[in-house]
Amino acid sequence: MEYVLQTKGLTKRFGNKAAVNNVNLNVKKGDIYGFIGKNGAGKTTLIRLVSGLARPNEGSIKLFESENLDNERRKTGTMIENPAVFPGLTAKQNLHYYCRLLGLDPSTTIDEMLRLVGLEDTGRKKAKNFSLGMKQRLAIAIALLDDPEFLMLDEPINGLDPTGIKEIRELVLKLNKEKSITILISSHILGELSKIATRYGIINNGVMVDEFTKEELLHRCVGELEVKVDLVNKAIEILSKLSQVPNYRVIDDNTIRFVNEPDKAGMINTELAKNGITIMSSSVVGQDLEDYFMQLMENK
Ligand SMILES: Nc1ncnc2c1ncn2[C@@H]1O[C@H](COP(=O)(O)OP(=O)(O)OP(=O)(O)O)[C@@H](O)[C@H]1O
Repeated sequence: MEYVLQTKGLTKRFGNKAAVNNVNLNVKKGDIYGFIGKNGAGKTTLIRLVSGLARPNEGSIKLFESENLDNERRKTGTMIENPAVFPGLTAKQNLHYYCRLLGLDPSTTIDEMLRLVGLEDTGRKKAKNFSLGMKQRLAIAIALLDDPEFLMLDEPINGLDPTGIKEIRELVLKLNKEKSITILISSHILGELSKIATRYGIINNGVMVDEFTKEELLHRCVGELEVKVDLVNKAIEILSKLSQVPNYRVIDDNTIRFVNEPDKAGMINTELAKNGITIMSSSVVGQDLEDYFMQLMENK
């Protein structure tokens, strides 16, 4: 089985506005799928459609390559924004409540779950006194209770400070690596997910703008090393004689750009200088992730 989630032409309208518009989304087994879009882009609506909390107007959903969603949703855990945590209960009591609701044996699950999300030491503290990050981790524990193979987290890092964000990122990685859980995680900040996501889907105004892998993103955002020299032709001649010819393009009479491979920059500069080329400047030009994200949004 290759795909955990596939949607085809998925559409959900509210009145005459399509919150999710003809969306094809593909999550592969083992992915950490970064589902990125600005506020109101349609992320929550899509997650609600997949988890069965809303019904689509058009299109299809497959979970674990099956359209028998009632069955397959049992293997899925969901945490939607505004987590379903009871403020007056402790972490343990919250998990107890949900265990009972799901017909699970609390004695075998709860302590392990609290340890997994790093809340084992919260004792008698009520959830209302938790930090937002702790509440989010408790909500993730609730979504994990039924031992899902696929977990959807809607904006789990929204509003968190850098420490809280790091904790969620580490938890997501742990769940993915140690428990082999495929994870879809939504966010409006591409950069926050770029450290962990293996695949991305970008949604804007309900429309899927693009879907790409981590490798493709790195390639697109890698930027270039721009070297300005006095003699471009001679520089190229020198470079072409190297044992590992770098990937370059000539921009004008003084400028060459190389695919930015940081470990090669020094070597290129040294080789050129050694062979009598005057280097006027050498810098990395190009996009960072947020620039790239903004560009994708603006092109739509
Ligand atoms: N029940 C509803 N009734 C009417 N409009 C809705 C409803 N739910 C969502 N919408 C609209 O659909 C669009 C997409 O909303 P959605 O919540 O899916 O976006 P989002 O990407 O999750 O953003 P956010 O991070 O702000 O939740 C928005 O314009 C929203 O106002």
